[in-house]
Amino acid sequence: MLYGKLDERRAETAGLLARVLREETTGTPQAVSERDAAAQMYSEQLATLSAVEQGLCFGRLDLDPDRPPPPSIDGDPGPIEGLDQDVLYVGRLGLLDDQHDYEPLLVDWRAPAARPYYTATAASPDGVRRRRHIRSRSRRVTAVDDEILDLEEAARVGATATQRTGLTGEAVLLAALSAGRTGRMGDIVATIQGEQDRVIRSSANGVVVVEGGPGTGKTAVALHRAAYLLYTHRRQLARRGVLVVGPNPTFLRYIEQVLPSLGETSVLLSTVGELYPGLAAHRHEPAAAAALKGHVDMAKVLATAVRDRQELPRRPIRLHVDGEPVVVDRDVVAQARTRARRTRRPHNDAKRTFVREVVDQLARREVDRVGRDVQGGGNLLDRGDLADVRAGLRADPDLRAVLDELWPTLTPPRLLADLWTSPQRLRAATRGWSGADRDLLARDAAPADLLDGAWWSSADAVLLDEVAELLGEDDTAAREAEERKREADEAYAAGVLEILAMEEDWDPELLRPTDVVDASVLADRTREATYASAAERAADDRTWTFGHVIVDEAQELSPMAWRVLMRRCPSRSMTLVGDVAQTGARGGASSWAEVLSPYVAARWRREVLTVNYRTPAEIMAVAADVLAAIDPTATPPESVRESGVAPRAVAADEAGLVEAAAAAARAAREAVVDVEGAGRVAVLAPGERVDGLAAALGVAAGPTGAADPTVDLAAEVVVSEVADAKGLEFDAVVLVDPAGVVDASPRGLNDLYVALTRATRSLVVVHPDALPTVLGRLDAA
Ligand SMILES: Nc1ncnc2c1ncn2[C@@H]1O[C@H](COP(=O)(O)OP(=O)(O)OP(=O)(O)O)[C@@H](O)[C@H]1O
Repeated sequence: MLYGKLDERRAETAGLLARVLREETTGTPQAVSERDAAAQMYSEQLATLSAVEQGLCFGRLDLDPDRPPPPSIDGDPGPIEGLDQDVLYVGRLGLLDDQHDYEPLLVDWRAPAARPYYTATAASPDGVRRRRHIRSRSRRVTAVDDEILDLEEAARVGATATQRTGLTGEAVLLAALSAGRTGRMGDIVATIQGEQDRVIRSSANGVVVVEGGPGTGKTAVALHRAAYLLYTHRRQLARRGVLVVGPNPTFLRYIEQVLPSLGETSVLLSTVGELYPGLAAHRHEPAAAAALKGHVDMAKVLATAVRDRQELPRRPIRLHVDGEPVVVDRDVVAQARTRARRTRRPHNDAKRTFVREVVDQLARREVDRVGRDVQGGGNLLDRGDLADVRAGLRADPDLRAVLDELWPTLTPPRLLADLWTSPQRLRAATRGWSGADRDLLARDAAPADLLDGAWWSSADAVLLDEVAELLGEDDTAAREAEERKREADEAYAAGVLEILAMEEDWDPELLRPTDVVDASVLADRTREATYASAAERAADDRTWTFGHVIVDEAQELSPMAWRVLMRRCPSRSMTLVGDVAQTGARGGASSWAEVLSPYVAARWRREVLTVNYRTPAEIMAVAADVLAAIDPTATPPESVRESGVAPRAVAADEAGLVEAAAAAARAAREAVVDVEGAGRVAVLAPGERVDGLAAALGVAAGPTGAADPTVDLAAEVVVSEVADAKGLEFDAVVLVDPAGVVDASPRGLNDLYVALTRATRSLVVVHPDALPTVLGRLDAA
């Protein structure tokens, strides 16, 4: 019945979309944009209706008719569907019965009425007597699991009340967790657990930090929270959009299907390095350089670098304007510069003040000199003359060139490229720094195309955003481009009209196209329709501010990156998800208070997730020893299950290492990849071993090259360094050279912890040297 309803809704929406697209508009820009907006709305609705096909309905609640009303919720109440019904079906979207007074047939999982589906327990049943989990494949129900939460009801049907483990829908959950991985993250709507639900539905206001060890569902929770917030605060959030920030492009690809599968499209997924429009920075740089660029001191360095571009002439510059001598000297420029700086406006904006002040002073000098009344002691020239002199100076190309030299209009890439490639500028901006640090920033010549992504690293892209703030927007180029496009459109339209006018056998009694439209009107009508959603528009606009920002693996961000994100979210409605024990970046966080205090002082709240859904207990025991070495006070998350496969260590000498690792990977593939192609293996190793291992296994080493800087997630076996596997998971992990991983960075133990916790089933550690002592448990096994 529900699928029938869904098909009806799809057909209706497709019909509406087709009608809108066929409709003639009156051709005015307003009518065109109204039509585009309607088309966009129906396309999005259609996408949502298609996205919910799999597992449309996954739950049923049988409620106590005498239950108390649900507690009020934060923000918009949202649709209150189903609050007074005693049997509710819960699913991926809400469906109403238009034949019967719009009774809810299916309740959206995010609606208040659906909440007990996730939170009710035997101890606190929330009015729920029975919770049914419905599993389906395509449009067929494959299994039904009931949880009886009401003791009397349990006795009546001869069942024992469930909740032995505190897990909701244990059978469905365990089935989901032990399924083979596909290389892409899936949604968890059917099995969200109580502690996760609390975070997902927590208030949109302010900053919430979600902490939890590996595999506790932080990523899953963050994405479902985005979907929940969009549902509950649709009006505000769809307009401003939601930004989800991840640590690298591979991770974004890993999670990119989750929100669309929940029917949500107004979300922009990005790394911080990709937020600078028009630039796809992908240069790999040493970790030390990236850490230095992320340090908060860079804000001062960049501010100095911008000030250093506001120069004083070394010696007076002599010009002739309208035949009169003009001298631009240090005093004039210094005074104008002080005035311009005092405006506290960004560099490119303040230039206007600078130019005005220089011109003004030169004009006064000129008037003083030319008009001085030697006998009377006054001045023979009046205000009108002063204005004329000013206008003459302002229009003079030589003076303009001099002022452009002294206070150049700059773009962010220009300023930063000049800074990196000029030892002199770099020295001036980093006074007091060591030569070694400065060398980490210095670069050879910049490319002709300053937006060439191969030249910039993602730490650079973050700095470009900071520089853009210091320089201010210079939209001259954008405006000129728009103007050029408009002219080209008009020229094309004029050509079209000309061809039509040449038509020989046009009936003289009939109107010709040229009688009713001219080139400008035609250009308007044929303007490309822009179906830009909030997310698409936000991606092209550096100054766009989002309604909510979600940061995953937030511990990896540098202080400079935090500055970018805080600028994008002045409302500070944010969800930050992370685990400081997994921090790999040298400039990353070791404490949330330290990260957040400059922006929100102590006004942030903390939520903790405690259950590990990914890593089986056997592997987590090994990882817990590593966690204790990182932070003896930390508590490892508790694994929800055992896999029955003990993790193993395999010793190999250096010569046989690659072969031993390859053999382990082949065996793992044999064990985990099923007939349908589900099941994934990762070989994780220090960076310098990756290519050799990939060659031995005959697979591409990830990341797969500059143009596509991502690990190939579709591959059954992936070879990658640990940093690129952050946030991902695999059925089996072969970890090669653990001591090498530990030694590779000051946060090597954290990387080891990340590597150990990627597996959902099995772990093999292949080691050339003695096993690091933190992995002693493996030796004993
Ligand atoms: N309630 C749940 N139901 C089903 N699967 C879940 C649930 N919670 C988490 N998972 C699964 O557990 C795995 C780990 O989740 P996730 O990647 O969100 O953890 P994480 O805390 O972000 O881990 P890490 O810090 O290691 O990146 C994923 O496969 C996720 O789908």
